[in-house]
Amino acid sequence: MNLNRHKNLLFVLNPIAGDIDKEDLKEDIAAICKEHEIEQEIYPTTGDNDKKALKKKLQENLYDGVYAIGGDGTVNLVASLLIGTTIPLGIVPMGSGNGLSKDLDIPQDTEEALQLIHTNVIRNIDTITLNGKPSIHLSDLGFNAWVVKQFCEGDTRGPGAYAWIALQEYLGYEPKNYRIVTDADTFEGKAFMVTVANANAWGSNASINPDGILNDGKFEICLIEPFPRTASIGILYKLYTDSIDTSVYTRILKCKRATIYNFNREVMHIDGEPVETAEVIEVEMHPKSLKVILPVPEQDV
Ligand SMILES: Nc1ncnc2c1ncn2[C@@H]1O[C@H](COP(=O)(O)OP(=O)(O)OP(=O)(O)O)[C@@H](O)[C@H]1O
Repeated sequence: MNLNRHKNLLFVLNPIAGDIDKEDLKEDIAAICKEHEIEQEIYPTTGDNDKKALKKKLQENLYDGVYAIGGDGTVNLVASLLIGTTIPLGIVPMGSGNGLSKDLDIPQDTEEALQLIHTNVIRNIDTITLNGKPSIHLSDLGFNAWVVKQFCEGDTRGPGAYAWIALQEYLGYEPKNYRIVTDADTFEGKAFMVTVANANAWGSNASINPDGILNDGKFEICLIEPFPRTASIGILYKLYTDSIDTSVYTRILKCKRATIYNFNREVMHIDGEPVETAEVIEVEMHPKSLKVILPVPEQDV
């Protein structure tokens, strides 16, 4: 196993993610990089035109790694610029949920996550696109996308705010109509939610796709079909015990490409960021298209 050694890093730091103060972190990063003779630069996101500014930075500098410091939205921003390049993505999880970092077994403790700067391995993972927009983690149509939209439009961040919105929205949400055609299967009917899954679990640790593998060249479309209110506690229990695939209200379509007919133009999000919805969504797999910076596996330490 080859350990990776960085020489020049860019840190993309989202100051508002997770409602966590990140001022001290800048000094920690500078100290670790100095100790390990790594050049470093920090780009604080503004939430406005960050992608364009970062694209320019990547063209003008020879970084050998870019770390996203924030939640899944920040990770998606950075990843979308690195897909198909040789530059690996690192993650320092500091968002409300941090789903992809958990699925990749990246330490959730900031101090431990920062150790990856000097001790890490690099692996390739799959990414997918929904109508051309990259998704590295989980994207939804339906109930969860609706909750994400309310969360992003609200003033309060953090997991508590998300759970509170979910509870309120659940009471009034009606399943919507979809037709999904994949290279292996077809579904037509109502669904409470449709998750296009490259990975396994949302940042809340609710696992919608327990058997998903991040580098198998396939993705899953996970459906929760309409269910009676009395079944909701059972579904929640299965989501939090990695067993949602055993529920009679779920269906998982494993595939390499899919077309989703979103008849009601239901809202959607990609990796936790609301995006403009569409009536037809083409989903494509891009096998092993993103390099990620990971902890050294325990057996190799
Ligand atoms: N300086 C900023 N001010 C306001 N919004 C910002 C700023 N920088 C980035 N953003 C916004 O932050 C969002 C991404 O946040 P991110 O997903 O990383 O964190 P989070 O929402 O706290 O965590 P999670 O996705 O894990 O729930 C994007 O919508 C982006 O536009």
